[in-house]
Order: sequence, then structure tokens, then C-alpha cells
Amino acid sequence: MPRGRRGSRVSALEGGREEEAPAAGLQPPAEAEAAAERTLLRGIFEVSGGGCDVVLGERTLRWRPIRPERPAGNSKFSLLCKEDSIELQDVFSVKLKRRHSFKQQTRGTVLGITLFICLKKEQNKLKDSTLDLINYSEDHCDIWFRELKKMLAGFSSRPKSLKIFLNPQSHKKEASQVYYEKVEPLLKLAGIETDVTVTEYKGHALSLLQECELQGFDGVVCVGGDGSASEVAHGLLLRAQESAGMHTDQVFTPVRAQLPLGLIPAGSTNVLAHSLHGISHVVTATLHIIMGHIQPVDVCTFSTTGKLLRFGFSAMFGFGGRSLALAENYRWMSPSKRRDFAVIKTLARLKPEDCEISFLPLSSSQDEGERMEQESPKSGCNGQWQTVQGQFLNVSIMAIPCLCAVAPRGLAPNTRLNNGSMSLIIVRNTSRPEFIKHLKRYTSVKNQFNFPFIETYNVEEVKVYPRNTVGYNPGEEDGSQEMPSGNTTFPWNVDGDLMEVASEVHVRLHPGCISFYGGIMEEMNDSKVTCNCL
Ligand SMILES: Nc1ncnc2c1ncn2[C@@H]1O[C@H](COP(=O)(O)OP(=O)(O)OP(=O)(O)O)[C@@H](O)[C@H]1O
Repeated sequence: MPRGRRGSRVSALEGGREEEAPAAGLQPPAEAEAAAERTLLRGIFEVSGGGCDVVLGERTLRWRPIRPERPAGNSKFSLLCKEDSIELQDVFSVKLKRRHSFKQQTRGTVLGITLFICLKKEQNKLKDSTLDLINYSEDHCDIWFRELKKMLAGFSSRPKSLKIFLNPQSHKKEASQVYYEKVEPLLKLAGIETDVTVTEYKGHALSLLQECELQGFDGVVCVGGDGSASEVAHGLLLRAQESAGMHTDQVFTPVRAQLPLGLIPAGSTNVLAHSLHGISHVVTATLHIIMGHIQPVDVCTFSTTGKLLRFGFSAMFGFGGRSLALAENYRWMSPSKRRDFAVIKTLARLKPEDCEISFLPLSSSQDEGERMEQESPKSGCNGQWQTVQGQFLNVSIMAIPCLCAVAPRGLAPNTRLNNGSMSLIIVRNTSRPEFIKHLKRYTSVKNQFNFPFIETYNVEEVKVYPRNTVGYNPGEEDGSQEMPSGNTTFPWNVDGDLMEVASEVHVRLHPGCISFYGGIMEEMNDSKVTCNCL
């Protein structure tokens, strides 16, 4: 990433707008750093309209305006001659810049070299930019071009070939447009080969991942929303288990997915991509993939009666499951209308789930420890199974923070992508206004769990046993219906996908079991957003 004192450099990259120069040219630490670095090439180029002495080191490219004759004692000149630089790890492509006349058959006249750079913008956002090094000598540019190409080839974590799954139905059906207009041009620029499959039905990516050849690929990318992303992650993990000869119909410790997964947010909620990148932004997601920024992410297995149902990252039972089940009945509505409508209707029929929850706590943070002492009679039993039972409005089990537009700090702000624990958030039965007050807090301030009816735990395993004999039927006016014995199912919301399960669900955490393309995030500042439906 570009370093601290880079105001003027960034302006040079973005078209040469002048910004205030730093008071001194090169800071002492940078000077020492530059001196320690071996020089690979040195030459004259025009940068941002002025002649510069350009030095290519092993880690940085530095340029300094060529000094005019310096009248003795004139300090203004040292200000003009400040050095600027970029780190080579931020460069993702290099091209020879040529001028082509209209009818020209040949490759055109060399004008210089263009470097394509990944810039860090405001919080968590990445942006592509260019730096032109102008020199009309073909030989001179060719030497620099080759050296820069060689240097780029040395970044071994950057993908060269990607398998892409694109869901054309995501959100308002704009995933194809997002991919072909914003993503593919950047991947091409970076010289990454792609093999795109446009999915034709739900489960298509999963079935292809069982059999398709992945050997030549460095990573897999999903263009879509949470449903697609979680399907592809599940497919990759399932494939890894099958390759390793794991039996998923019994309790097992999964092996890691073999390839990293990139997520391009093109869905209606994009919780996974948002949690991964700290922002739901297509160019940021694409640049993380191109730059080969990889981070391991904790995964959950969801099983029932010992059999694996699926891999995933977050689940909601109760209100979260019921509202999703209801929303599925209104697929003809736009995604946001459908979601808002289902939330309002589920709130109108708000009903607690009668269940027993057993969990294996990990270790509690100080705040949570205090809360647990006050609120949980069995607190302080880390490492031992604990059980709570009663009437619960919602139970969330989340291995990732679940950032989204209506919860900018996340539905589970106390967990991280790979901190080796899950957040268990239990909302006991309360009045509708109190529950709504809790939901509204997600959009703004920090203490959304500061209610007497909410308990939070850091856990590594959870078992949820529904005790209702009344099943859920989202078609019924009040949402519930007596089902013949043995046919009762309960709706779970797993990464935004509906999972209907008849009996207990066992959730286990598997730290860092999959790698995603994504960078280390900056914490979000407190921000207030509005939720349309509450
Ligand atoms: N061609 C297709 N037709 C219908 N459904 C598809 C198709 N391809 C994939 N799907 C399924 O569509 C479901 C929803 O897609 P996706 O998650 O990409 O979009 P979304 O629902 O708009 O976004 P989000 O999940 O973020 O709210 C996924 O479960 C996926 O398996």
C-alpha cells in the first residue's frame, strides 16, 4: 500500500494535480531505506510533465525532478526537487505506451511506460490508477519494461488464472454488467486468464464444483450475492473433503479448501463480501484478487444427526430464519422490497422459538465476561458445555462480523474473520417494541446487545434443539401450522440462504478453513445509517 507521506505522489498518479509539497524532500527514514535498496535501473523520464531522474530499486520506484542550476543559498530549489516514490508491491501491470496514428499498421511509436497501480483510498477502499513514465526511446523503454515485467512475475501469490462463477440473476440481474464492465477489464490488464461459467440454476455452481477441472486455476471467483458466494464456498470445501477422502456423514475435522475464493459483490445484501473487504465495492474486491491479498477465514459446519448439511459462515434461527422463509414466498418482489416486507410481516407475527441451546464457550472478552457474570447463571465455565433453554426470539451464530448496509459494524461486531471463535447472540422473548429497539441499534451505536433480554458468548460449538411441536409454514397467515408428526421443519437463515431442518442443528467452528482474496480491514468509524423498514 502507498505509505504515509504520499499526498503529492497520489496527485501525480491521478493526473498530475499539484498538491502542497511536504516541507522537506526525503525524510531521513525513507532516505535510509532507499540507500539500503539495490538499484536495478536508473534513467531519465518525464513524470507529471517534468523531467525526472527515475530509479528502479528492488522494492520501490523513486523519481526526483532534475535539478536546475542551483543559485547558492536558495532554499526554494530544494523544495522543488523533492523525491517521490511508489512501492512496487502496489503495481499490478505495466504496458508500453504507444501513439498509433489512424492508418498505422505497425505497433506505433513508443511514448514511454505506463504503470498500473493499486491505491488505497478512504476507509478500506482500493482504486486503480496509472503512472506514466514518458521517454520516446524504444530501447530505453524496452529495458525498463522487461525489468518491471520480471519484477511483477515475482509476486507469486498473485493469480494468473481464475475460474469464475457468475450468477446472472443476482440482485437486479446486473452481475453480468458488473463483471464485463468493471471486473474483466482490470483482470485483463493484469494479464489474468479467466474461464467464466454463467450459472443457470440454483445449485449449478455447486454441482460444477464437484466435477470440473480446477488444476490449472490459482483461485475461484464468485460474482453474485451471499447465496452464490456461500454456495461456491460450500462447493470448494466439499470438494476438498471428497479429495481428502473425508466422510461428511459423521463428525469430522474438515481439511482446508484447496483454492482461495474471491467475491465480487453483485447481490442484494453482500454480507460476505462486505465483511471480507470492509466495504461492498466491486473495484476494491477485484483489486484484492489481482494483488493476491489472501486471508484465511473461519468456517462453520452445520450438521444434523451427525450428517453435514453445509459449510457456511453465519446462521440465524428464529426471527432471522422466519423472515427469510417468508421472503422466499415473495420472489416476484424486488430483493430489498421483499426483505423489508418480510421483516415487517415477521415482526407483526413475532413469536419466540421454544428451544434448548448448548454451547461450548471459548474465552470471553472482559466486557462480555462481565455481562456473562451478570446475565448468565453458568458463566465462567469456559471449556465446558453450557445449556440455556426457554423462549427465544432470535439466535445468531456467526463466525464472521456480517457487515452490511444496515449494520455497518456488523451483525456480530465482536467477532473477526479469523479469530478462531463464533459469536453466539441469544435474544430471549421480549415485547415487540423492545425487540425493535434492539434491531434499530444495529444501524447506529455500539451497544446493540445492551439489553437485559440479550446474552452474547464467544463460542466454538453450538447445538440448537427446537422443542416446538408446531412447524413453520410461511404460507399460513400466522406462520405456524400443526404438521403431521415427523414432518415439522424449522427455517434457518444460513448466509442468506434458507435451510429447513427437522431436528437439532450442530454448528462447529473450523478456524481458517478457507482462504479468501481480501485485505486486512480498518475498523469502521461509528456511523449512522437508516433502515427503511423499522
Ligand atoms: N441462473 C440462475 N437462476 C436462478 N437462481 C440462480 C441462478 N444462478 C444461481 N442462482 C441462485 O440464486 C441464489 C441467489 O443469488 P445471489 O445470492 O447471487 O443473489 P441475491 O439473492 O440477489 O443476493 P444476496 O444473497 O446477497 O441477497 C443463489 O442461491 C444461487 O444459487
